[in-house]
Amino acid sequence: MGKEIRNELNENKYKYKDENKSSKKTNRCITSSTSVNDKGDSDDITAKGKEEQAVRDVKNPSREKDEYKATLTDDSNTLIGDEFKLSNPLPKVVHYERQTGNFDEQTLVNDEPINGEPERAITSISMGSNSNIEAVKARISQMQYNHNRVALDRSINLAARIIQDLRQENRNHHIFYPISRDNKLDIRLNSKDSRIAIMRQKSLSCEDINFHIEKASNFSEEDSSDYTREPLVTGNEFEILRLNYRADHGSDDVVGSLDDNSIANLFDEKITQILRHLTSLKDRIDDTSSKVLVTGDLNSGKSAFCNALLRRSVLPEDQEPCTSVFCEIIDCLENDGIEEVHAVPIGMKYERDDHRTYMIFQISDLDELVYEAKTYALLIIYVKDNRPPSQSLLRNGVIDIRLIDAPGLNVDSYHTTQVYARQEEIDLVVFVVNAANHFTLSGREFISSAAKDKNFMFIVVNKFDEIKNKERCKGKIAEQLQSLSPETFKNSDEFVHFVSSKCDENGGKPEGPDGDPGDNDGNDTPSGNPNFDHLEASLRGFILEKRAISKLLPAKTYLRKLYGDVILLSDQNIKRTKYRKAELQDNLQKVSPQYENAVRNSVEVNQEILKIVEDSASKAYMNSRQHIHSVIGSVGLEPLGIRFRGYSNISNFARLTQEAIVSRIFDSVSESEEFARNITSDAVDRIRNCGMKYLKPGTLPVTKFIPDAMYSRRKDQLQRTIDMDFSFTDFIDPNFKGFCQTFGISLPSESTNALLSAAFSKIWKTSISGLLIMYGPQLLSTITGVQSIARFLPEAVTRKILPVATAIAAICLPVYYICIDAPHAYQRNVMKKIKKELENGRL
Ligand SMILES: Nc1nc2c(ncn2[C@@H]2O[C@H](COP(=O)(O)OP(=O)(O)OP(=O)(O)O)[C@@H](O)[C@H]2O)c(=O)[nH]1
Repeated sequence: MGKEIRNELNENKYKYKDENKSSKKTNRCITSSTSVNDKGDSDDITAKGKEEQAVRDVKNPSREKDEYKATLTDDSNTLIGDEFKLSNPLPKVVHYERQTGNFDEQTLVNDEPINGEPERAITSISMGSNSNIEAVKARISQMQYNHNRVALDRSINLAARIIQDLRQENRNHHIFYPISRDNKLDIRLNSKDSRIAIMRQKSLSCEDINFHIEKASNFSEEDSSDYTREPLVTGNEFEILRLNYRADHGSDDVVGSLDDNSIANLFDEKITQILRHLTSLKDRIDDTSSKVLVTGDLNSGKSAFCNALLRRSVLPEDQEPCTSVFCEIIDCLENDGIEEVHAVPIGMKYERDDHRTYMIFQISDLDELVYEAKTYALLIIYVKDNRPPSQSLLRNGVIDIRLIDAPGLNVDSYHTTQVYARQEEIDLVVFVVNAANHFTLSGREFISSAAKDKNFMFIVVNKFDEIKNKERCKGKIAEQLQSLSPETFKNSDEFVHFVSSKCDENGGKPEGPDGDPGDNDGNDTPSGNPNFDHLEASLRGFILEKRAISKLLPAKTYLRKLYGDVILLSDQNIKRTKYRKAELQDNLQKVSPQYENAVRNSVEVNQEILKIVEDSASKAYMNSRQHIHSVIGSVGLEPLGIRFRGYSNISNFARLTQEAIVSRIFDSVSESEEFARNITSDAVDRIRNCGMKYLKPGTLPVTKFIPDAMYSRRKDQLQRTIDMDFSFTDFIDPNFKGFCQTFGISLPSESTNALLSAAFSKIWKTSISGLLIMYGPQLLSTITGVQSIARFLPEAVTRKILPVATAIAAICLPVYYICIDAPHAYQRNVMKKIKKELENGRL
C-alpha cells in the first residue's frame, strides 16, 4: 500500500518535501491546478518579502521555468481592498515565474500578446501607478493562495480516500499495527476500573471485553515473540495514527496490552477521528475568514489579552474564574453594523439570519452571560472597531478575523474537551500562559495535541509585569517550549511574547469604557508597551501576510504527517506480510509430509470406519427384519390365548386380540433393538480402537456412548400406528385346511393341503364362490356319491328330501365353519393387515 500511496502522490505531484531543501530549488513555478508547490503553501510573494521583485524584466529567457497561466477572474478580487482598485485594466493573462517573481514575455497586455517585448509588458504595468503594481502583486498572491488551497483540498480528498481504504482493509482482515507489548500492564487492565472504562468504548460489547481481557491476561512470551523476531517500529513513531488507550484520565496508556481485535477496534475509531478532522481541515481552508483561538490555563489573562487586542474592555476580567462559555468576537459590520451579543443556546446551530437560533443581549450583559455555561454554548459578540484597517485586527481590510476566547483549560474536563474539539476548526492558536505558573500539565497536553497540525502557535506569557526575575522566567519558558513545540521555539522572536495585558494606568494600552467604543476614534496609536506592540505586529503579520501559513499550513502539516504515517504503516505491513509469508512457507515445508501422512491415514481410517458402520448396520437390520417377520408369521398360526366370548362381546375380543398382537410385535422389536444396541456398542468400540491406532494418546475426545439412548419409540406409539378399526369381514378368512380340520377330514399331504388352501382362499374371493353356492349341493351330491346311492332309495326321497338335505348341508356346513373359525380368522386378518402396513413401510 505504501508503494501505491507513493505512486498516487507522485502522480498528483503531492510532494511534501522538507521546506528548507525545497526552497533551494528555485526555478519551479506553480505547475498545474492539482499540484502543491515545492514550498508547500507557505511562500506567497509577500511572505517571501520580495515584493520589489514581483514586477521586473525577464533577464534570462533560457532558464527553466514552469508556467502558471492565471486568468484573473473572481479570485483576483477576493483579497484586494478598495485601495487596490485599478484605474487601468490589468492584463488578462499573466505568465508569472514563481521563484523569481518575474512575469515572462508571454504576458498579454490589453488582450495583445507582447512576444519578444517584455519591457512593454512591464512598462505598461509599472508605468501606471503604484496601486497597479500593488494590485498585480496582491492578485498574484491571491492566485497562488487559491491555487494552493485547491491543491490542498484535493490532497485532503485523496487522504480521506486512502484512509477509508485503510479502514475497509482493517475491517476485512485486521491491519497489522506495530506496538511494543507490555505484559506488566495486563494487571492494570484487569482492574475493575479498566473494565468499566473499556466497556464505555461503544465499539466493544461486554463479552468482547471479557474475552479481550482474558486474552490479554493469557498473553505469553511465546505470543510476544511473534512481534519481536523482526525489527519493527513500536507504534510510537506514528504522529497521527498513534493509538492511545487509557482506562482513566491521567492513567497509563495500555495499548501494549490489548489483543489484535481491540487494536483493530481502536484503529477503526482513530480513522473515524481522522476523517472528522480532515473534514474540519477542509472546512477551515475553504472558510474565507480566519479563526484565532485564545486559550490557556484558568485565569491566565485570556480575556484581558483579547481586550488589549481590541483596545476595549469587552470581555469581563476577574480574579475568579469567569469565562465558562466560548466567546467569539466578530466585527459588527457582519451584523449590519450593530454591536450586540448573540447567545446561542446549547444544542443550537448558529445562523445569524435565523433569530430562533440565538438570543440577543447587550455587550454590557456579558458580565453575566459568561457564567451561563449551562444555558449557552457560544456567545457571538459583534463589536465595532473604529480604528483604521492598518491598526484594527478584526477589520483589517484583508481577511475577516474572529477572536475566540475559550474557557480556562483546567476549569473542568468538560470545558477542556470542548476546547480540544474546537481547536480543530481553528487557524491559529494563541496560548496564554501565566508567567508565574509556566506551563501546567493541562497546558502541556493541549500544546502537544495542537502541535499535531499546527507547526506554529503564539505563546503569550502574560502577567509578565508581576515577575521580578524576568530572565529566569524567560529561561524556564524557553526550556519547556523547546520540547513542546520545537517550531515555535525556533522562531521564538515571532511566536513567543512576554507581555502584560492588563491596562496600564500610566498611559499603557488605551481602553474605552465598557461597551463604549467612544475612545476608539480611529486615531488609535500603538499601546505604548513595546512588547505588546511587537506581539500585535507579529500576530497581524502572521495572520494577514502569511495567510498561507496560518490557514493552509495546518492542513499541510497534518496531511504530511498523515501520509508519513500511512507510508510507515504500509511499509510495516509489507515487511510483516513478507516475514509471515516466509515463516508460513517454512512451516508449510515442515508440515507437508505430516499432512500428507495424515491425509493417507484419514482415508484408511475412514474406509475402516465405513466398513464397521456398514457391517453393524446391516447385521442389525437383517436380524431385526428376520426376527420381527418370524414373529408376525407365527402370530397368525398360534393361539393368542384370548377367549372368544360370543358375538355380543366381539369388539372387546377385537381390542384384546390387537393388543396381544401389538405386544408380541413390540416384544420382538425390543429384542431386535437390544441386539442392535449390542452391535452398535461393539462398533463404537471398534471405531475408537481404529482412531487410537492413528491418533496420539490423549488427542481423541473422551465421549461416552450410551446404548440406552439409541431407541426411544414406545409401545403405545406403535399401538397408535396400527389401525384399530375392525369390520365383520375381518372375522371371515376361510381356508381349506381349517375347513377340513373343523369337520375331521384328513388330507393326503401337507403340500396338497397348502395347494388346496391357496385355491380355496382364492376361490372364496371370486365369483366362483357364488356359483359354488348355487350348484354346490348338486356338486356335493355328485362328489359324495349321493346320486348313486339315490338309485336304491324310494323316488320320493330322491326327488324331494335328498336335494333339500344336500342343499341344507351345503349352506350350513360353511356357515358353521365360518362361525367356528371367526376368532382365528380375525387374528389372521389383523396379522395380514400389519404385514401389509410393514411392507408399505407405514409402521
Ligand atoms: N498584573 C497583571 N494582571 C493581569 C494581567 N492580565 C490579566 N490580569 C488579571 O488577571 C485576572 C484574570 O484575568 P482574566 O482575563 O479574567 O483571565 P482569564 O484567563 O480570561 O480567566 P478565565 O476566563 O476565568 O479563565 C484579572 O483580574 C486580570 O485583571 C497582566 O498582564 N498583568
